[in-house]
Amino acid sequence: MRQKKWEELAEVKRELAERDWFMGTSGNLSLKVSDEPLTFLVTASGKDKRKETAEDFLLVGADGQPAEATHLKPSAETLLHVKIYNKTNAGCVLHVHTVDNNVISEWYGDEGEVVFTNQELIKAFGLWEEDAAFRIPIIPNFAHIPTLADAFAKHVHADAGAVLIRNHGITVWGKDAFEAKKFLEACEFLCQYYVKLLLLKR
Ligand SMILES: CSCCC(=O)C(=O)COP(=O)(O)O
Ligand SMILES: [Zn+2]
Repeated sequence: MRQKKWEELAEVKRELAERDWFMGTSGNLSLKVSDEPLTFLVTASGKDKRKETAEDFLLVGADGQPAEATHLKPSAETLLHVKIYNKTNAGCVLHVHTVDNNVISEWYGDEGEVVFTNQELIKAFGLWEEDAAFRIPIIPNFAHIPTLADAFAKHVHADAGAVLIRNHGITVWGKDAFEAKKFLEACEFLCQYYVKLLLLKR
């Protein structure tokens, strides 16, 4: 079971690395392994996530601490993953820093959210109506991780979602790895599109 989950998460990591979404050791990923007790695989902190090694992930529990003896440190942002798994039935959490998601988080940061409308790809989030709007909340980039996690948790209500952390990155979650990756790709597409549109409009 754990090996299967490891390979599944490794495959997602590989695909996001191919997109060059792990600049400067940024980013963290996790995949739920069990519900009772809650355990999940999470990326080890500080690694170059483009590399594939036997120490890429470690198993942690509901408190985000290692579930077994290891010299590896869980991602510094594991507490955000913990909030999602404890509040929802999500099965996978993906966090990446890209230039475009950072620009959008700064441009709309004072508004506290970015709203995407009139874009076919918002159907990826199950929004099929012609006048549908897809909103991504934007939270401040608190350096104190428990404070960041509390601000983040205020926007975690459903089994799938996305939150932008201002001038930091995006965290997206879904019921499984396929859905989380689909949402992340759709969010990145929308951020890239808005950045280009804003530049053209100037
Ligand atoms: C060098 S990026 C700063 C930390 C961060 O935001 C991140 O996503 C990676 O941290 P981790 O501990 O998960 O490697
Ligand atoms: Zn980060």
